[in-house]
Amino acid sequence: MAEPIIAIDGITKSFGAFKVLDKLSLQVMPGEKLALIGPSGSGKTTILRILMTLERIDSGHIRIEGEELYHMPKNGSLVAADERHLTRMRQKIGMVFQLFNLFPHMCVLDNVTLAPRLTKGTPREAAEKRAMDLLDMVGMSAKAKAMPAQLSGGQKQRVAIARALALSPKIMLFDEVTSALDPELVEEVLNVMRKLASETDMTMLLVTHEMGFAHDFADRVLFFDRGRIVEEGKPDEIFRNPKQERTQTFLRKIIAAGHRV
Ligand SMILES: Nc1ncnc2c1ncn2[C@@H]1O[C@H](COP(=O)(O)OP(=O)(O)OP(=O)(O)O)[C@@H](O)[C@H]1O
Repeated sequence: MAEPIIAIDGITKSFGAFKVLDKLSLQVMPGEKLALIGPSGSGKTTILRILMTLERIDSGHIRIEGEELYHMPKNGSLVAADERHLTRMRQKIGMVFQLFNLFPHMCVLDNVTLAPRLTKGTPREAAEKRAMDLLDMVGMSAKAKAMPAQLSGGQKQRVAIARALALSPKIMLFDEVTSALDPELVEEVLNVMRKLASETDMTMLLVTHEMGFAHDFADRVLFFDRGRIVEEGKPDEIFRNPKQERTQTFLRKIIAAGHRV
């Protein structure tokens, strides 16, 4: 049996007195596409940020490809990971944010080549060749020399996806990547994600309020509430026949608000 690419084991995370994640455990298999759904504030984004090392955990363990993320071996025991270890581990993971986070003073091409040039020392020519292939994949190669301010939200988000792919991560994290977009621009971004899901074997974790997309995209859906996974299963099980009352209530509200599930 294959090993999980992500193994989260009993992690806890608080912001001040507020416990966002409560002894959370989760295993993700290589290539799996996961959708994380649930009410606002239930801890979904925090998990992605923790995997990306943008937030630290208070307790528990996370292993990526069998290797501890926040700990490293030293003199026969495990100690807190240093910055070098975190940087190396972070390269296995790409993340796309709700608000794009492109570098505003750099053109599209430079946004995509920056990480490989800085973190891996990739020569400019090789980095640009790969960046153009990625921009082509997201339908943005014609805008390689444009500045972010000249792009629509959907175009910015497609560039952000290309940028997150530039270090060839094995794991991609998507945090509500369409929620800041005008409705008519949502589909162009979802199409890129569909393509990634069907044409690559990357492991993908998606936090979303787009239930219809979560249904089509995911192999497994996790329903979160108050820092815990309340229910998980195949999309049809969760969306058509949720077992937990909290999941049923949440989906009822979503449907009442006019969303497709
Ligand atoms: N850096 C922080 N400092 C203090 N509180 C935080 C911080 N980051 C998140 N929180 C709080 O932790 C809780 C969980 O946040 P998180 O963003 O993980 O929820 P979420 O399930 O992704 O919600 P949403 O769907 O609204 O994005 C929220 O109440 C949020 O206000």
